[in-house]
Amino acid sequence: MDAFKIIGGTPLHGEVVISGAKNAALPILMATLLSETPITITNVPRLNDIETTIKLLTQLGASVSWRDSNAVTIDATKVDQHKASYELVKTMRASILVLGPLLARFGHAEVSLPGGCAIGARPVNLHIHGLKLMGADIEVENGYIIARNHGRLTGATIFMDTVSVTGTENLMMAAALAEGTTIIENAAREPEIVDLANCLNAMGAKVSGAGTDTLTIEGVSELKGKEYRVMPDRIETGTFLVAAAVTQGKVKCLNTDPGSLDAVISKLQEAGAEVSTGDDWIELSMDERPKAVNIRTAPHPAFPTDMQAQFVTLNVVAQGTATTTETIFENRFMHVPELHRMGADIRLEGNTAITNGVDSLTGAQVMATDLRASASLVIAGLVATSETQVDRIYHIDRGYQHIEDKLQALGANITRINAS
Ligand SMILES: CC(=O)N[C@H]1[C@@H](OP(=O)(O)OP(=O)(O)OC[C@H]2O[C@@H](n3ccc(=O)[nH]c3=O)[C@H](O)[C@@H]2O)O[C@H](CO)[C@@H](O)[C@@H]1O
Ligand SMILES: C=C(OP(=O)(O)O)C(=O)O
Repeated sequence: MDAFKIIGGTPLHGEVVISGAKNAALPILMATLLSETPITITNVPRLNDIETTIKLLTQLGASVSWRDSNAVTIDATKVDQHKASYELVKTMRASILVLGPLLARFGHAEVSLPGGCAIGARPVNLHIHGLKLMGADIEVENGYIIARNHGRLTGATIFMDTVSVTGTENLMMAAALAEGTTIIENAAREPEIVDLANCLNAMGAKVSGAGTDTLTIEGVSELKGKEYRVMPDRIETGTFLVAAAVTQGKVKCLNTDPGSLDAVISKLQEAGAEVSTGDDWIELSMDERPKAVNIRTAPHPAFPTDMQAQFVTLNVVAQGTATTTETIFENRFMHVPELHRMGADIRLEGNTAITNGVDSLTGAQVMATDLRASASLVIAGLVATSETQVDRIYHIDRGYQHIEDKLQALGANITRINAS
């Protein structure tokens, strides 16, 4: 199993090119299942989750060809299988995003229930409820969601009890091909929702309201695509900005979208960073020890849960005391015991981590438990006084394209080793 060896203490300096967003590319690749024509998706990040998605689309019968390393053409005209198996779904929860498109286009879908995972129970009841309101028959049998519909789904008004990103995406994709109008209330407002809506509209869908909490989707009978470019990854961007702040360096993120990171940038400024932005870049410079900042995660536009772990690391080495409260997932503090092993002073009280900043962390062997927890441990390693080994980095490979290459180019001493 691969691991990272990191020797901390070097401030990060330089420029880093941000990849396309994992959480936008995944639903957009699934949306190609709705298209009657081949469609090329560009700015696709090369991550394990993308490879899993490509495997899934291929198993369903789509043909896939890479035009260059970040552009892929998907031809879903010959899709003849409608089952997403446990073997693939267990490695990537976003596989649930085939449910809406398969059901809408073929009237049949079988998708393994994703099950619990490291950060929380993550049920999919809202996806199922919405599709049932659109007329689908759905049963759960032997661990699979089995969904059927005769003819087209029908438009419905759907109120989401909880704001769900992939729930909103699944229902938006299903509604795009339904008969009549669907209204999704209490919809997620994340930038990735807007990107998916833009992609669907480029394919001929009629989605309006993306980015607000009410989506209106007028169903059409057919979708056809040509080419669509995935938005930049705001969480990868945020991760590099925190790494720059924590190591007291200066880093410019290129090919990104400052507008998708308001809550994160504002917390970095509160921590003492100087941040400047242009149309597609963000530069952060930090020349003093960060100040501790209170964080409370919530659906967009509030502070994103996918940046919580990285900010716990910032708070752990900052001046002062802070609280970090996680309101989205019930078990997203798996990085805390690992950070303790590096000398962090953190107390967990329910869904809040209370940190007292320490002068320095010491390197240790630590274990990555989920994607963003892994990122927080890498950042901790970059600022620790001696050598850190982060084990089980297959989690980080799910969501960051060549993170060690990008960090090395910024001056970090990080190497991938085989530590099996
Ligand atoms: C591939 C992708 O885009 N993943 C993101 C997506 O995950 P994902 O879409 O899985 O997360 P959701 O927005 O659905 O989850 C939000 C909350 O709603 C609950 N819930 C969700 C669905 C449901 O049917 N019932 C239910 O109760 C969840 O347990 C959680 O407590 O949004 C999360 C919240 O921003 C991010 O952390 C993930 O990176
Ligand atoms: C939790 C995440 O991803 P996923 O929903 O794919 O598990 C994430 O991107 O931080």
